[in-house]
Amino acid sequence: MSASSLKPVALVTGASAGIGAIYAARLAERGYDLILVARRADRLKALSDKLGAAHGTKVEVVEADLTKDADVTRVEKVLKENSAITLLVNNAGNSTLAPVAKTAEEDAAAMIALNVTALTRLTHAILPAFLSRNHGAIINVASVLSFHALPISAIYSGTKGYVMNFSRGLQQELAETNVRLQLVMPAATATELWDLSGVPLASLNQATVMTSENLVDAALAGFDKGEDITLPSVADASLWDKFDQARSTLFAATQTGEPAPRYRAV
Ligand SMILES: NC(=O)C1=CN([C@@H]2O[C@H](COP(=O)(O)OP(=O)(O)OC[C@H]3O[C@@H](n4cnc5c(N)ncnc54)[C@H](OP(=O)(O)O)[C@@H]3O)[C@@H](O)[C@H]2O)C=CC1
Ligand SMILES: N[C@@H](C=O)C(=O)O
Repeated sequence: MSASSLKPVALVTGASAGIGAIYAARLAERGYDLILVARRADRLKALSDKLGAAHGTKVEVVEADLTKDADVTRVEKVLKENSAITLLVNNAGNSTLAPVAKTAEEDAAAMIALNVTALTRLTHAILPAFLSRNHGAIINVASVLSFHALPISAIYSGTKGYVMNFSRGLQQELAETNVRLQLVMPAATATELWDLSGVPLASLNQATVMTSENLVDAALAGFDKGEDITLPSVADASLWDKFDQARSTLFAATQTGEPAPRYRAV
């Protein structure tokens, strides 16, 4: 796809299934051409054919395993060389839900490689172009487990906590620009991720599980409102403000240079 494409282009990682596939469909409806990234190229091709027929969307399929350095490098190159890209959706993620001692080293490494390293590298690859044009947007898909950890989610929560803090810091760096970063924090969503994680989707309280369609539509509604942070399942938006205020107050309280009285020798 050339830089002369008339439509803006969005690159969506993890577009072969679940949330990423719905992002691809919704962005096609909104008039984007697409670059779709995942390992299962057959699924990306089928989605590409469908979106092409429905919306005239031009789709470039990039088969890549984003836990692999060489594959991330290829996607970085696409981001650096295609000046029509105006939106990066860092959605690809994986999850092994198990106690740390029972998590295989390769599963832990894969979570860190995909959820942390690939997301950081792809963001880093697109930023110079967005900043030089003073235009563009990044959507980082984190999780409510960014700010919460369960006995089986220490590594996954660690990776998603990284996505939250990385995104929050970068949002401050971008504050005076027209480059946007939206941090999306879904709660349980009905996708393949659960069965792959070792916790079957069917074992969850189904009343707590959102559809991928509702999740992406709510996230895009938050995007349209200009939100920095979107918690699609949280009705009381002031809860995040209170949480963030408590975090900020706690941080300010650390800036004393002195041991707290309770730690001083008597
Ligand atoms: N489902 C949920 O309850 C929640 C999900 N999230 C987050 O949402 C995001 C999307 O997850 P979801 O749609 O649920 O998961 P799915 O498992 O349904 O989809 C994951 C997508 O990521 C791709 N992917 C997985 N591993 C790799 C890899 N090594 N390289 C490239 N692509 C890869 C998959 O494609 P392929 O296998 O073809 O490579 C697939 O397209 C993730 O970041 C997840 O952490 C956050 C909170 C809740
Ligand atoms: N997908 C879930 C955990 O694996 C979550 O992020 O809530």
